[in-house]
Amino acid sequence: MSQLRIAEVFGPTIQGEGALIGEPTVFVRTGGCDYRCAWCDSMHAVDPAFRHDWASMSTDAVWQEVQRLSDNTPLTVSLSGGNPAIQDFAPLIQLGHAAGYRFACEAQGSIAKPWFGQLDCLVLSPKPPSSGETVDWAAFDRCVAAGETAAQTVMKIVIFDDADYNWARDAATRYPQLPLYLQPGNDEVDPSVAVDPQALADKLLWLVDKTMADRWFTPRLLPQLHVLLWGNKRGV
Ligand SMILES: C[S@@+](CC[C@H](N)C(=O)[O-])C[C@H]1O[C@@H](n2cnc3c(N)ncnc32)[C@H](O)[C@@H]1O
Ligand SMILES: Nc1nc2[nH]cc(C(=O)O)c2c(=O)[nH]1
Ligand code: SF4
Ligand SMILES: [Mg+2]
Repeated sequence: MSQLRIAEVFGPTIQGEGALIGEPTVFVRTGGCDYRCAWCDSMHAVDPAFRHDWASMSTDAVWQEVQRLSDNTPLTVSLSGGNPAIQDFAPLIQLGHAAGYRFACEAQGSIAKPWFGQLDCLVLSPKPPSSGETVDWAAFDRCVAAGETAAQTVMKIVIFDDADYNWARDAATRYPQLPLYLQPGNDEVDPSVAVDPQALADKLLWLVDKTMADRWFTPRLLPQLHVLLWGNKRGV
């Protein structure tokens, strides 16, 4: 079986974002990303400076760790990163499904993988202008197509400012078939600095006010629940 490059496996905790918010989840965070978002909250899984902290693990070793953390009790496993789409998770998904586990994946939509079609939930998160990245929509289309046989595919967009909001409106028009989730950006991502809960709430209020004023009733607006509970602490 193929080796996987893993930054961390942690949980069980609750999914803090998007469609599966609140759901008990074990996270498998891969190392390595083809993007460098200006505000990435997981640089320890992106920047090769942290590669010495990443482990080369067999699919079996990752599966053993998921089972250990969950006490062999089936739950949802979220594949995140970095970009998990760089790697081959088909064998892990197959092992987990056979034991009753469910699989979600968070990816930016730059690389499509056939195993997207085996997922219980594919979360595609195209990056708005504030990230400094430019979306390749042809690649994003390939991701949506690869996820066609997934139980569900949703789009989640992080919003920092007006330009991001306007960009999200265009992205939503492109993919009317995908349920849409908006989450305000967290501009304090240093794990050694405490987050300001009022600042996070103000960001969400700004987004709610704007969306309601525009009578844009398509997206669901959610905070990053885990950031409200634990700040930028890792492994939760
Ligand atoms: C760390 S990324 C890993 C998965 C994948 N690379 C992606 O970006 O979708 C997981 C989620 O966190 C979001 N995210 C990253 N930094 C954030 C920040 N500072 N504030 C809010 N959301 C953030 C991303 O947009 C993505 O939806
Ligand atoms: N609790 C919790 N929820 C999350 N939702 C998305 C996360 C991620 O970094 O991919 C994440 C995370 O790291 N922790
Ligand atoms: S795509 Fe995701 S993991 Fe990669 S830099 Fe952007 S937010 Fe971070
Ligand atoms: Mg995160």
